Amino acid sequence: MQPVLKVQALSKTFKTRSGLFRRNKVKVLNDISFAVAPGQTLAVIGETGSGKSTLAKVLAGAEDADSGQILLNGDMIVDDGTTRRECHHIRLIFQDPTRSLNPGLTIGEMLDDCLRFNTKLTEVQRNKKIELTLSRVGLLSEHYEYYPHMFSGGQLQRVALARALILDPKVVVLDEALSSLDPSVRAQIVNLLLKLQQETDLTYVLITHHLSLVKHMSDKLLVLNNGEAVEYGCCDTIFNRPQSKVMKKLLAV
Ligand SMILES: Nc1ncnc2c1ncn2[C@@H]1O[C@H](COP(=O)(O)OP(=O)(O)OP(=O)(O)O)[C@@H](O)[C@H]1O
Repeated sequence: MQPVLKVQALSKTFKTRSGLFRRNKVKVLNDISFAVAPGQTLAVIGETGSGKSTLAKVLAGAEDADSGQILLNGDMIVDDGTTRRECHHIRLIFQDPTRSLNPGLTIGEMLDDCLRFNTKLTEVQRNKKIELTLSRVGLLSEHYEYYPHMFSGGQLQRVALARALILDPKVVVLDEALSSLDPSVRAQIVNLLLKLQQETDLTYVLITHHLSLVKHMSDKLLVLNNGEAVEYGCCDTIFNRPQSKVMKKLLAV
């Protein structure tokens, strides 16, 4: 099966200042490659600072890579580190949904903005799409009129999911998106994510410190250490026979 998302030799360096004139270069991602099929989940794990969030941002187009390619369904969307065109097929959800939600807009207005800027749908079509998307993530049509502060943490993650899904992406990157939720709410959101994946063949890139979540949700696993891929392959195989020091250490905790 052709992968929906293929990443080839992706590298990213940050320049940091130390002192008045000195600049250091920190290589945060080094030659990262992987592929994920439609309907699959790839988990990305690694110790803090290993480059997981940077990878998430590069995938979603929020950061440019220095070099490497990203292909979506065989189409090049990042070539030699440069994003070729705007792509709404890879959407990112953060740990704290309030970071990406405008407190001054109702959920309906926010979703409508997304559709107005990115599609040619008429008002009637947009309203229909918003209603459908709210119901797909387990929210009610009344929630159209709600502001972000009127939602609980779990509901806010549903709102973030609605915003990610409204443009029918192929890939959703979940950057610690489930971490701050309490266990019962997290279980509900996980079930929702798995249901949506079954229904629409969505592909997830799951970035998390929760190894139980990784085991429960993922088909493939990429283990990062200081920006290098130290292990990559079938999730069960890596859990059963870890090869890298990092994975062995993560499993020992
Ligand atoms: N904008 C930036 N400028 C300079 N350095 C950065 C920038 N963003 C991230 N870094 C550095 O890149 C490295 C990787 O950061 P990143 O947030 O991707 O790691 P992470 O694996 O997601 O960590 P965590 O699990 O703590 O979220 C860290 O050393 C971080 O300090």
